[in-house]
Amino acid sequence: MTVRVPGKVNLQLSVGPLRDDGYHDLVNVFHAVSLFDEVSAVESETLTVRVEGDSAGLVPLDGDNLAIRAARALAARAGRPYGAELVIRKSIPVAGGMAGGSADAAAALVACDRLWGLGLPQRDLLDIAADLGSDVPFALLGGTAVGTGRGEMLTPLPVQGTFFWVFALADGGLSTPQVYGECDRLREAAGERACWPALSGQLAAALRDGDAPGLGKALVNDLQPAAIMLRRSLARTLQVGRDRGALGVLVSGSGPTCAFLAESAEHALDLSVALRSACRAVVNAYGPVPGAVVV
Ligand SMILES: C[C@@](CO)(OP(=O)(O)O)[C@H](O)COP(=O)(O)OP(=O)(O)OC[C@H]1O[C@@H](n2ccc(N)nc2=O)[C@H](O)[C@@H]1O
Ligand SMILES: Nc1ncnc2c1ncn2[C@@H]1O[C@H](COP(=O)(O)OP(=O)(O)O)[C@@H](O)[C@H]1O
Repeated sequence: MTVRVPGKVNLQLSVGPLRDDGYHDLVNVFHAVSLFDEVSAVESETLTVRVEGDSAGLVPLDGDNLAIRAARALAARAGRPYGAELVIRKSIPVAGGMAGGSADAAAALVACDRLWGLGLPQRDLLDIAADLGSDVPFALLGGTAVGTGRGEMLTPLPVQGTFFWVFALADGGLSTPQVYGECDRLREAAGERACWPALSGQLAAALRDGDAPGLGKALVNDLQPAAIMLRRSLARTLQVGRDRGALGVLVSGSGPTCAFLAESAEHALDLSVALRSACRAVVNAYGPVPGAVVV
């Protein structure tokens, strides 16, 4: 059983106040892009994971692996000590702000649900997903959707057409809790109070109309100043894309991956050439694409 699952970029990441449970209330517009991990599950007595790909060494192989945690949570829901041998073929950057670990968790849920013949309804999988992490439900759904609460309560957004993206991958990752912490620290230092976030009308209209220039202008990420503070070189990477005429530039989620919206597939190629010297690697992708699917 093999499942393909996309990474994401956040088109609007508006961060509200810090809650008592340590999470922030968000308006988080997720957009699934054509940069995929694959998770295979074959029958086994025990539950194990192996990771393939250039960044395999950065992924934990013990109980911290999100795919293992997902399979365990599913077996617990089914009330049976099921096993599986999981293999993750990794292309989504690790700790890159593109939710690769969450994607693997979602893929493992779908793969093991099939392998074990459980046939759980999607709402049950979404429930288990939300317990695993705020970004996991979206990886099941894919497309473009707005997440509220800590990002786990999803409403799909209508989108016309396809958007062309370039991603500049950085050396090393950034820790998501550390970036949220830095965001709080910067706000406090500036005497700013976090506002209650709302979905941007300009962003929703641009998505609905397939208006790439409009989307470029509406992109927003409240975590961007914090990510730049923790990784100063991102400011330069973003500037290279602006200078080369990207319709919009932003840090993807908690970073350090930077995302650039292109006018067309040709413009994306031009941007990717310009960005090559400003980061570790460049990847072109398009969105939206579906969430975790059996291949
Ligand atoms: C920032 C975002 C944007 O989509 O993702 P990445 O860019 O890292 O992939 C998400 O909010 C990350 O979601 P996810 O990676 O699933 O985080 P979780 O495991 O739920 O939480 C990890 C930690 O991030 C912080 N956190 C997460 C979500 C949220 N709404 N508020 C938070 O403050 C908390 O410190 C929490 O303990
Ligand atoms: N299957 C997995 N793939 C990637 N990272 C994983 C996985 N399981 C657990 N992790 C851990 O989750 C952390 C965050 O990874 P990831 O989801 O790729 O990044 P981000 O939260 O920035 O989108 C990693 O540093 C890694 O230790």
